Amino acid sequence: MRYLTAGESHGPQLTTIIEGLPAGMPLTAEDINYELARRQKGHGRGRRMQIETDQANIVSGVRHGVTLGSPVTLAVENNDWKHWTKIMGIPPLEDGQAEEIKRKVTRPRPGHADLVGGIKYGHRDMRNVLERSSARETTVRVAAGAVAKKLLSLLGIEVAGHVLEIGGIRANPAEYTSLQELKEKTENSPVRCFDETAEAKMMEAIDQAKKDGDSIGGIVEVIVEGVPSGLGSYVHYDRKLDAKIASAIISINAFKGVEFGLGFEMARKPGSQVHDEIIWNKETGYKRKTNRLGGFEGGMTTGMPIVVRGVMKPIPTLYKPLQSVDIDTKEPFTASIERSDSCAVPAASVVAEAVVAWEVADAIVNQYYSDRFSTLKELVEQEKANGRKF
Ligand SMILES: Cc1cc2nc3c(=O)[nH]c(=O)nc-3n(C[C@H](O)[C@H](O)[C@H](O)COP(=O)(O)O)c2cc1C
Ligand SMILES: C=C(O[C@@H]1CC(C(=O)O)=C[C@@H](OP(=O)(O)O)[C@H]1O)C(=O)O
Repeated sequence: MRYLTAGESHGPQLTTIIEGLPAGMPLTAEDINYELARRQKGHGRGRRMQIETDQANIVSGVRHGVTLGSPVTLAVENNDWKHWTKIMGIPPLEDGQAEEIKRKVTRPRPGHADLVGGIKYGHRDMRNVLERSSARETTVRVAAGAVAKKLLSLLGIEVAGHVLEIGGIRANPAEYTSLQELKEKTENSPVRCFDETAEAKMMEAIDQAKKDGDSIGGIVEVIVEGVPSGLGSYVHYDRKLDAKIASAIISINAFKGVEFGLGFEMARKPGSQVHDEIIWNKETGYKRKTNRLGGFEGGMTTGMPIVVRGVMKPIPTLYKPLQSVDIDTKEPFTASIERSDSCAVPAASVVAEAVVAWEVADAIVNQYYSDRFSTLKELVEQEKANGRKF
């Protein structure tokens, strides 16, 4: 499967086109809107989220709640667009409105794509860069991820994302025992964290950062359960599924690092405390005693849960701004800003879920391809049985 996204942050809408979904899979706008609403929540978000109520319009590829096998197009309108029509120049400006065009962005923000993107594409109005580099685009990545999650859930595969750390405050993993419990606890949390003690401290840290005109980052974790073994492949570098998932996580705006299982902790442990011993019984077939490798061996799923974490840097736009240089005057400045998130780690955990779900769903569709969803489902079940018999 593949998907494209299009749209500017303050343009009329964001769009995604998903190609390669099998026919006959149930899919409704509610499936997608549920995920879009989750992405909008979270303590620490700015005023833009009060303006938007993201809703997906299914424009193609679905009839009567079932996929057709043709490209699925999803469109999400930007409510904020009506305030930006002149600045965006969509539709083209008439003569008398030219004054608006002069409101160019000539002051690049450190930590954003503004300056490098401006030089690279020759945009002296860096709005032409920031409109697309904005994380507003993650709205439709979550929409595409919702479709992937739907496919996975119909195959008995569950995906959960949550916040593990914000501003140096770490949740205690002992606070949940099952994926279901994890989901319930995080869904009701303003920072999408299962540990109530850590949650309160995280919220304080966000409030403090906001008061200081600063921002904070954190770590999100995504867990996928019920995955068949053998997704991905060891035979070629670009077929390794862990590598694809790592790339997908890093592609989320502001994500700077990724780890699986014990992750960077592995550097401090001997092999005997890192590798997962193999066991077998008649009912379940092969299993690992532990899951320190986070569900992967040789770029392939082991059948144990996928456990992947990503680190998000603090939001770059600060109310206490950093120094930069105006590209027209070459004068230094420290500009004030109108609005920004002070922490978007909770929202980013929903985006991380979406991009991981997409990669796992894509691996399944590639490996067990059928034009019909019902056949794909049979093939996945057959493969699970083969694994048990091996
Ligand atoms: C959900 C989400 C919301 C974000 N909100 C903001 C924001 O309000 N202000 C901001 O400066 N950056 C925000 N960012 C981060 C920037 O988009 C990102 O840092 C910037 O585009 C530069 O890309 P890079 O950090 O990947 O290099 C957000 C990121 C995510 C994932
Ligand atoms: C719009 C979203 O996030 C935006 C991501 C973002 C950035 O620079 O990445 C900057 C802000 O946008 P604006 O400048 O319009 O206030 C955030 O609100 C969203 O998540 O839907």
